Amino acid sequence: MELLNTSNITMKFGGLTAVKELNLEINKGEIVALIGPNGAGKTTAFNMITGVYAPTSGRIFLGESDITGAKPHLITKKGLARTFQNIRLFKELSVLDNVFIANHLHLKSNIFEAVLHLPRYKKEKKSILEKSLFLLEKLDLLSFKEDKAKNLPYGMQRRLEIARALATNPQILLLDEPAAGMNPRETDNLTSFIKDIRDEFELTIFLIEHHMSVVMGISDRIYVLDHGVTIAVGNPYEIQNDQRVIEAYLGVSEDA
Ligand SMILES: Nc1ncnc2c1ncn2[C@@H]1O[C@H](COP(=O)(O)OP(=O)(O)OP(=O)(O)O)[C@@H](O)[C@H]1O
Repeated sequence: MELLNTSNITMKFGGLTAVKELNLEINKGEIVALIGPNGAGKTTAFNMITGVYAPTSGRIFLGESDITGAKPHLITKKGLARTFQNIRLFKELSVLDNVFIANHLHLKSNIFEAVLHLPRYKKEKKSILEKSLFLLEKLDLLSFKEDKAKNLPYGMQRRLEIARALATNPQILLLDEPAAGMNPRETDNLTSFIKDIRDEFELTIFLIEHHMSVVMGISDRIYVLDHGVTIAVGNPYEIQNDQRVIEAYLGVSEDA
């Protein structure tokens, strides 16, 4: 079943076409990667899908919903969550509070009920606390729950970002360079970790990644962008053997 679909999405910044007529089809349960050399348009594609930018043209569908140009928080509410290339945690807050706060989207109580500690808020607070602890346990972060986020090792901070994203109950999770800044051992663990959370939380995963070992190790399918244009789509074997992809990465012109 198709979960995310983009139809000819294009993003222009003045005279520069950062992404040109991108057509993605991502099915429920798949792990799909978006790769390409620096400046190829990968982050711009994520920013269109997550509502940071409204595409210059084209449509974006999440399931049956047309989410083109919708505000980021509404897109999150519809079941799409993301992490960022540069970690965005509340660094001075505890690991637990970071996940707890990420649940606010689903709170039914209003601010007055929260301030006055009225029964509905108390009940919701308890269930959110339980859910936050459950997520920390699943992501092997429970023993760090009282630590400040900034004191976690880098790889754990990335996990915490994912825990925060999972707190919004996504159907699809977009990961922007999850291996960035990780040491080789953390990178090795990441491949199995991403597969595990896909299975455990019945997720669909769409990721941007430069580490080819991660990309080739987990992707069902790969889209390759170069200068905003989709130059290849296929499974890891097909992509590794695609002449246009090899040339894009080596910087060799087609008629060379
Ligand atoms: N807000 C913006 N305004 C103007 N140009 C932009 C903007 N955002 C991105 N660009 C340009 O669009 C092109 C694609 O950038 P983008 O960041 O999407 O590439 P990328 O594939 O994510 O690169 P990297 O791998 O280096 O993160 C680049 O030429 C970039 O300079």
